[in-house]
Amino acid sequence: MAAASMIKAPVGQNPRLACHAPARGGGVVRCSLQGAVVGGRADWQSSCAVLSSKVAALGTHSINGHVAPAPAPEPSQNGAVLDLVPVTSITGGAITKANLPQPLRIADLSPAPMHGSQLRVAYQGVPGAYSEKAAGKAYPGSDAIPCDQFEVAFQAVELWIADRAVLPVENSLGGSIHRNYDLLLRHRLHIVGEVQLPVHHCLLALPGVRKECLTRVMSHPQALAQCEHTLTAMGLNVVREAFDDTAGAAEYVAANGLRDTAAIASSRAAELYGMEVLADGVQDDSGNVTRFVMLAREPIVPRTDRPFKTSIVFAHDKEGTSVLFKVLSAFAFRDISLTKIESRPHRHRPIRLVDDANVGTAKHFEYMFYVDFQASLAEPRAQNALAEVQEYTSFLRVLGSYPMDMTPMTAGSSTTISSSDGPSSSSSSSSS
Ligand SMILES: O=C(O)C(=O)C[C@]1(C(=O)O)C=C[C@@H](O)C=C1
Repeated sequence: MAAASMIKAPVGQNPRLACHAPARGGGVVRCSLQGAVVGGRADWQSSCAVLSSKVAALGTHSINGHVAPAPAPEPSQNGAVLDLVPVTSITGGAITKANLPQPLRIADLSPAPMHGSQLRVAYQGVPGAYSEKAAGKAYPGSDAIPCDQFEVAFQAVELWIADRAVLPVENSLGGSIHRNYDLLLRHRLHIVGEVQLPVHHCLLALPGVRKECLTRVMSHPQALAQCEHTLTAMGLNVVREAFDDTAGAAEYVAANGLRDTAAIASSRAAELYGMEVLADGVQDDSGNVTRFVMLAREPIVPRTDRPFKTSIVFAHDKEGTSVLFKVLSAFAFRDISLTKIESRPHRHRPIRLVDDANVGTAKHFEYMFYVDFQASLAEPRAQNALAEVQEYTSFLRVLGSYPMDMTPMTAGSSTTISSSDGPSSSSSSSSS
């Protein structure tokens, strides 16, 4: 991929947003919007200024001209925290609750967008992709920003073009989306939530095209894998061709007038790109679900008042399997359930050579292990487990501690999503 990647313009939005993000690291982002330069360093600096003034206004008060942190709330006699009115003098004007500094709340620590508009959420794909729907489920009412690659979605958040990214990490049929596991490690974003999206695929073709005319079907590799058996059972004699995303495949077929090619995508993609649904529900399992993670520049404050999950990644430099056993037992002994374990090649040291003079040289593969466990980092048992894991490992990073998606999976049901990171609201968890 070239040094600069494109963030796609949302369909139907004019003018087109095209951002050229440097491939890695810092640098100024040039996002041209009808010739104007937005999202540059000046914007970023003013965002920071707004953030610091907001924090100053909320959580500090002035003593002799110096800004000092607000005092910690004092426990009352029965242990409850009192909502104390600060005792600082305010010159000029009556003291009312409204003009007094308000205490910082947990929500303030997970900053809302600083640009004074809606939350901007980056996703990979074009409008009509499942990732766009997942972004809407995670952050109802947000502005979705389509990106042509996963890496660009990470960069969009790092460079303040977007406030969050929502990216798929695993599917109930196709398994893990390894690229995003690797990117989680290469970038410094934090997992602040998860959403699980029922994925209901359709076979789409141009209006009037019959199944018998098809010689090719295009889609995202995950989507092709999720429909493999059904396509065969339908008796279609078609070559499978991978595309960047499902909706992008539909857009491509439509834009090029391909009457011998179908796309596997959502019914929303059919509507957006003028395609017809030849077959509905072509996924191999009706309970097909993709799990997405929500990423932000800052972690959220872990809590204990609702079910939380914590994601970590670790490596060890000792021989044998006993380290992995010890790490897993650190959770088992504390009754902490693991919900996922994934291993990926160790990028910097993929193979370890072990010389045995008599037998030859053994070549061991080295791994990074990703583990999700069902506990909040605010819980002492999770903190103790991690302290123990640290003893056994040469590298340990917490990717995030975040609320679990507890919404029911039934298609068509209306559910309430509340997250300490995103807005609480009602949304439909119906299939896409
Ligand atoms: O191509 C899309 O529509 C996507 O949102 C990507 C993606 C994926 O990467 O797994 C998301 C959900 C489905 O599992 C199929 C494809």
